[in-house]
Amino acid sequence: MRFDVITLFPEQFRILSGEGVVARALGSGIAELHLWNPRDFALGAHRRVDDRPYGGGPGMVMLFEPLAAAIAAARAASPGAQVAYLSPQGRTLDQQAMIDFASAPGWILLAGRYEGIDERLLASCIDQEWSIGDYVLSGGELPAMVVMDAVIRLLPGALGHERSACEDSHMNGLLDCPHFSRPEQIDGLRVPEVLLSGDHGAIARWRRQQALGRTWLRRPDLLAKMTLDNDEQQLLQDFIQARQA
Ligand SMILES: Nc1nonc1C(=O)NCC1CCCCC1
Repeated sequence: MRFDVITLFPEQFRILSGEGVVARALGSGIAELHLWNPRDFALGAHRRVDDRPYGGGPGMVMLFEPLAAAIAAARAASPGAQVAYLSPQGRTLDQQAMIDFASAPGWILLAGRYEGIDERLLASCIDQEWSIGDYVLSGGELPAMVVMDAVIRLLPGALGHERSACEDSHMNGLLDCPHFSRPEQIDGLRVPEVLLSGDHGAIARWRRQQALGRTWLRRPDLLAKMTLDNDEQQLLQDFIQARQA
């Protein structure tokens, strides 16, 4: 999958070529990243990319023309790609959105800075507006990297042969189960016996029950969206009763 990112700070994306799933995917061609700096499309002697807001007020607004020109160049280089603007005003992303993103031919991600972008871009050049959460960051670069990370791990081959993203939490609508590793006991805290049993069926049931139970405890809103089969309903009931005992 091709990602084109429009950003005033392209050097921030160097972190993606470091190590890990995203770096391997970029290195192996599973994903590709192209960076476009609006300053390269800014006109005039001072190559301005921002200016004061009409109506007054603090800060600066990113100018229409350099961004529109950068978006047009990215669209020409990535036919069929959709343009997504990352901002707190967008629709909040969840795992299903990332799954939908992963099936697209490519994405052009616009990373805003300052007080934001000229609103007319949303009507003329931008296809979607997305938020990674209800808080305000200094720029759209980290949100763009968050989207890239969440999408790339869903691409075939990105996680390697040993596992697939479908085992990730939220992929099945639930929070993840607890994880343990060596030693079996530390500070008086033991690993749950079932995980030491070698009974893979019992381990899988325990993990499913823990995912159901933790989602019930911490994110009942997610559970409310799910339809549990009879076995899952029983697992959850047993979890709840064990807690109330
Ligand atoms: N939250 C977010 N989700 O996606 N982006 C977010 C953000 O906080 N972005 C920074 C703002 C800063 C001012 C310009 C526009 C982007």
